[in-house]
This record gives sequence, structure tokens and C-alpha cells, in this order.
Amino acid sequence: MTLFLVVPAAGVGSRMKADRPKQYLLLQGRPLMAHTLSRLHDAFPEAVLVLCLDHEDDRFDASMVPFARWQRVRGGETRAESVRAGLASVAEQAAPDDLVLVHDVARPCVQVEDLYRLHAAAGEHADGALLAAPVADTMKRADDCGGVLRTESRAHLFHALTPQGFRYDLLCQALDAARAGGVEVTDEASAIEALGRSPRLVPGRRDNIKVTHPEDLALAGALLALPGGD
Ligand SMILES: Nc1ccn([C@@H]2O[C@H](COP(=O)(O)OP(=O)(O)OP(=O)(O)O)[C@@H](O)[C@H]2O)c(=O)n1
Ligand SMILES: C[C@](O)(CO)[C@H](O)COP(=O)(O)O
Repeated sequence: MTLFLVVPAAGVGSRMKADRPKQYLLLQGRPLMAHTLSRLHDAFPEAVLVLCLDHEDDRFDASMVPFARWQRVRGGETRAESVRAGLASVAEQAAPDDLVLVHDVARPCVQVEDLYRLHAAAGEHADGALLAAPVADTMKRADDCGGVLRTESRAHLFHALTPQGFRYDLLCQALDAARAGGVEVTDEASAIEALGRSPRLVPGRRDNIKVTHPEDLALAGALLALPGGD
């Protein structure tokens, strides 16, 4: 069995409003991408890394990659297309029941313990698994005028995180079906659910933040500066 780590890293980071794609912004003196790849390598040094990069990315430096087995692949127009391209790039190497974990490059604070728990759950459940954080805030649904339409029940409500892990063949089938159906999915689990399957929700740490907006950068930097942070 081979473990594949697909890391979508071909985004432009428009919401970050920075002078470069957010995966190249420095945290504790290192590019965000380097932190994320280090965390994944700490947990799975023997895995095959599939790094999805923009074809015009001229900032990438292979010295950021700690893996012995890795490959770069051209990302797509969307996150889902980048992941599909990553899967296609290992079609000759992957067995149908090999596990694939997909993790956003924009999540550098993921903890090794969460990675191990997700990996175990994804291997145990035919429908795969995803890290998810239970919602702790009261959730409001807005109306079209920016007022409160209603309060949503937060019971059984989770923030989907990454990694999300599935068998290679199932994930390919799900993403191909979503594309064929013109369904844009923002995570892999959505495509799996569209097949009528139910991925396992694995409670994950809320500090596994996705660096998206400017204020997220300082938070991620503080988390990485904690003892054992990096
Ligand atoms: N065409 C794309 C778009 C996004 N991603 C990756 O998917 C992850 C989650 O996407 P997001 O946080 O939205 O990153 P961006 O798309 O870069 O951000 P924005 O939406 O603000 O432009 C990121 O690691 C990003 O690099 C990707 O590989 N290919
Ligand atoms: C995959 C993800 O991180 C799960 O919450 C999220 O859907 C990515 O969304 P984005 O808009 O591509 O950042």
C-alpha cells in the first residue's frame, strides 16, 4: 500500500490581498508552504507527495520539500481541478485501494496527532474520512439585506477541515462525476457525498486554520511559534 498526499497549492490567494500567493508568505521566517509540508512529512515521511502548483508559479523552490518521493503537477482552474490533476499524475503508480489524503497548503498548523487519527479513520471507513471541527459559535443565516433571517441549529454542525482521506479509485470516481455533472465542489467530501456515501467526521483541532484572510497570517504565525509549533 502506498500513501499519497495531494496538496493543492495552485491558488492565487486573492482574499489575502498580499503581494504574492499566500503559500509563499513568510511565517517564522519560512514560507507558509514549507511549514505545511514539514507537518505532513513529520507524520508521513514515506508517503508520495503530489504538489499541485500553478503553471506560472516562479516562486516555488524544491528546497521546501522534505519528502524523498514527490512530484510537481500543474494545478487547475479550481481547487477541485487541481486535486483531479494531482490524482491523474499518479494514475500509473496508484492502486485502486491506496489511500489519498488531500490537504490544503494553506493549513500549516495541522497537528501530527490529528493527521494520524484522520489517516486511521480514512483507512477504516469505506466512504473515507475528513477532519472536522464542531461549530462553537451560534450560527446565523442572513437575509438579502444583511439582517438576520434565522438562527441555524449548530447541533451536528461542523467546519470541514483537511486532510480529507479516501481510497484512490473512489476519489477519482467522485471528482470525475462532479466534473461531468457540472457540480463545483469546494472539498473532496462533497463529491463523495454526491455519490450517496457518508464520509466519517473525525473531530479535529480548531487551530488547524486555513490561512485565507490577512488576519489569519498573524494567528498562524503565533500558533507556529508555540512550543512544538514547528
Ligand atoms: N485553482 C486552485 C485554487 C486553490 N487551490 C488551493 O486550494 C487550497 C484552498 O483554497 P483557498 O484557501 O481558497 O486558496 P486560494 O484559492 O489561493 O485563495 P482565494 O480563494 O482567496 O483566491 C489552497 O491551498 C489553494 O492553494 C489550488 O490548488 N488550485
Ligand atoms: C477544503 C476546505 O479547506 C474545507 O473547509 C475548503 O472547502 C476550501 O475552500 P476554499 O474556498 O478553496 O479555500
